[in-house]
Amino acid sequence: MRPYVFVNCAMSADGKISTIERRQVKISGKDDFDRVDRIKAGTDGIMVGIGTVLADNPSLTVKSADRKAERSASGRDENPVRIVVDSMARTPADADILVKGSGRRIIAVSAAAPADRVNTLRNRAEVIVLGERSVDLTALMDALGERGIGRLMVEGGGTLIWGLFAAGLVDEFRTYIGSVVIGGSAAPTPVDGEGFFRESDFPRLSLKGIERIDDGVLLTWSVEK
Ligand SMILES: NC(=O)C1=CN([C@@H]2O[C@H](COP(=O)(O)OP(=O)(O)OC[C@H]3O[C@@H](n4cnc5c(N)ncnc54)[C@H](O)[C@@H]3O)[C@@H](O)[C@H]2O)C=CC1
Ligand SMILES: Nc1nc(O)c(N)c(N[C@@H]2O[C@H](COP(=O)(O)O)[C@@H](O)[C@H]2O)n1
Repeated sequence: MRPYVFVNCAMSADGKISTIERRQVKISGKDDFDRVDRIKAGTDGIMVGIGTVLADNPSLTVKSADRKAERSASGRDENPVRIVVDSMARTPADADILVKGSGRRIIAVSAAAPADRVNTLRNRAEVIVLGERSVDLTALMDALGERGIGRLMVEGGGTLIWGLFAAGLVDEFRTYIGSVVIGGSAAPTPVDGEGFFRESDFPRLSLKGIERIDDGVLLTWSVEK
């Protein structure tokens, strides 16, 4: 069975998730980062695209010692399975996601990924090959389900989130809107990629929650299927 997929990302008041040079920006405040850590601790897997790894070098670890201890006490790894969608196996061998914290890592690559880079990554992560030139996200969800991942959190970036929406794989979309303006017509947004051309293709959402956090607001939408 495929995992329940929820996207969580933070955007500025003008709808950007980073700067035009793809520089990471602190959009969330203390309470929202704590919320993100709490939901991360409650998931089986956490996923990002290679663009995010190269731009932000995230570790995607659970930050709170109490939450890590709770996970361990219930027989799970301290961190959810960390997953990178990386068509050409560009994840650096010393990326924080591979070297920081304990727990499983999965790198999903395509058949076009160079064999030497794939072999290097196999020393640090399980590598799954799916798709010809880009990763087949539907097959990836099936593979994650087979590996026991029931709840999957996707942090971004906009290209990966687009791919997931385009494939009809998103169940829930959570956007934190922070009190900052970033600007730039080419700055990344929560959903980038090619975009939908026909209104009939737009994913339709149903608003499930509105919550004020720090000086911003969290919107929770479910995706109508
Ligand atoms: N504010 C926030 O909450 C977050 C912001 N970001 C920002 O997002 C930016 C990175 O986003 P992007 O450059 O868009 O990269 P991304 O992180 O979305 O990764 C895109 C890559 O995913 C891979 N991929 C493989 N198969 C794919 C498929 N079928 N569909 C889609 N992608 C596929 C491709 O190699 C593609 O280049 C950074 O500036 C980062 O700071 C990232 C995460 C959260
Ligand atoms: N929720 C949220 N708010 C922000 O303001 C952000 N900049 C991000 N960025 C995401 O968090 C990742 C960092 O993870 P680690 O702290 O290294 O574990 C980063 O890569 C973005 O995905 N998120």
